[in-house]
Amino acid sequence: MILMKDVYKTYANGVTALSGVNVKIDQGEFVYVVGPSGAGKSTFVKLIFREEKPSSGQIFINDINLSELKERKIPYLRRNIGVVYQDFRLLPKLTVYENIAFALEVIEESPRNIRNRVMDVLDVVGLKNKAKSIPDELSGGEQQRVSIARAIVNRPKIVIADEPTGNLDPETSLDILKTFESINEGGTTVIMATHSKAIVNQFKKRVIAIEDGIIARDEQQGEYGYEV
Ligand SMILES: Nc1ncnc2c1ncn2[C@@H]1O[C@H](COP(=O)(O)OP(=O)(O)OP(=O)(O)O)[C@@H](O)[C@H]1O
Repeated sequence: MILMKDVYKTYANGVTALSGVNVKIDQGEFVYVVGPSGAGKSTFVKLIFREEKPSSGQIFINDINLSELKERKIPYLRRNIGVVYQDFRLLPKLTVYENIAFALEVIEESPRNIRNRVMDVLDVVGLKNKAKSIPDELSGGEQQRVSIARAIVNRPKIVIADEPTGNLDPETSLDILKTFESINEGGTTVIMATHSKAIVNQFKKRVIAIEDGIIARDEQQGEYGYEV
């Protein structure tokens, strides 16, 4: 469960990105975070994986109070949260296999476990045949699927995606959405900040709309709700 209680975030330059956010997201939910540019969507998702800290208020991930989490404990939190970015962020000189294995090598999994788990997640994202390719040899959609595989290889409870289809064409975006859906069906919470009206209106989920730093709407099976 993710719980935000009266969360405010003001950046060092004085910009207030979130004001008085209260929200609860249960384990296994699929949530879109929508809203105009600059409304606070990225800030909202960054607070969950402690990329940013709230200026006031409290955030809990299950029983962990992020405001009280010591810096040295942050890596443990991050093992339970997979993150997918708009620009993929793959290591260009490593193969697909190595990009994904890297996340497990740093936590010193056994070589056998690493091999099994990397091949399992490549299967989930449909890229077993690309294990030896480097990112440059893949399409944008394939690169994003590698970054999703990397995000889930630790078997996190939560996957956060900040505009994951922003660099992809509409058809590829729908494929990526289906990949997130199948991950969600396995019980993983998925939180996706997106500008894609097509996705939000086609694959109906909970919609949290942020406008000017506040939650303007929070609807099950919601609509995108903005003109594009
Ligand atoms: N690191 C930062 N330092 C200062 N201000 C920031 C920082 N990050 C974001 N902001 C400001 O906070 C506000 C909210 O930004 P945020 O990135 O959360 O919005 P967003 O809804 O994700 O926007 P977009 O859809 O354009 O990505 C904006 O006014 C932005 O300029």
